[in-house]
Amino acid sequence: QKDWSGSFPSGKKITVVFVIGGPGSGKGTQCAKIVSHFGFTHLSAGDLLREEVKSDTEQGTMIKNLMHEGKLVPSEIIVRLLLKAMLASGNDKFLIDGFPRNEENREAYEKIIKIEPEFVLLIDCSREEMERRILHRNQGRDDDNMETIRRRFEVFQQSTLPVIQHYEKMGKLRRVVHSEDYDN
Ligand SMILES: Nc1ncnc2c1ncn2[C@@H]1O[C@H](COP(=O)(O)OP(=O)(O)O)[C@@H](O)[C@H]1O
Ligand SMILES: O=c1ccn([C@@H]2O[C@H](COP(=O)(O)OP(=O)(O)O)[C@@H](O)[C@H]2O)c(=O)[nH]1
Ligand SMILES: [Mg+2]
Repeated sequence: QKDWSGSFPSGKKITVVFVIGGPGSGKGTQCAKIVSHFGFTHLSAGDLLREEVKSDTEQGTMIKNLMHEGKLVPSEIIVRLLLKAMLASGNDKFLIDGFPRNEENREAYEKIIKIEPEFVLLIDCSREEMERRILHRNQGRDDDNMETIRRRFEVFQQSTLPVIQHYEKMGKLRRVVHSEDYDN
């Protein structure tokens, strides 16, 4: 495995913060605010994948289908896209939004990018509120329909909560609560 940390400016400390939260919890919205104040580069994993879908390739079609079903794309694909975007930015501070979404994502990141996150920001929001926000956001997203939303919530519960618990155990989790009635 190539050690990509050598591809970043040498001697420079690279800061990574993961921003995790359920679908529609406000990850993108909060990241935009943080970036404008603190000079981070905001990388939305979902946006990188949507860009990839636009390139009319076989991989783009595969990603499109998985996203339409609310499923996760293979870890190497998203990790590679993140690495490319990090290197292209020339920055040394990154807010990575919507990643890692499962333990396999986290392990692939640790193996390939190897930059331990400074901390992990969890945006905690009730399911009811997340659902309301998604249904009102009008971004023309093909996965913002009830059926796919239900699937995305399941993936969050089953696959992303274990990642959150991992970082909580490591003392790296910082939780921001958006709603009082989060029932989990
Ligand atoms: N604190 C908030 N209060 C009300 N609406 C919000 C808040 N944060 C985000 N939204 C709205 O909710 C929708 C989902 O937010 P977004 O940032 O796209 O979430 P995510 O990236 O987690 O899916 C957007 O339409 C956004 O404008
Ligand atoms: O690391 C990632 C990030 C996103 N996705 C896919 O992209 C979709 C949209 O993710 P995004 O973060 O944009 O949206 P959210 O569901 O948080 O509103 C997800 O449902 C997944 O299908 C993925 O597979 N791996
Ligand atoms: Mg988003």
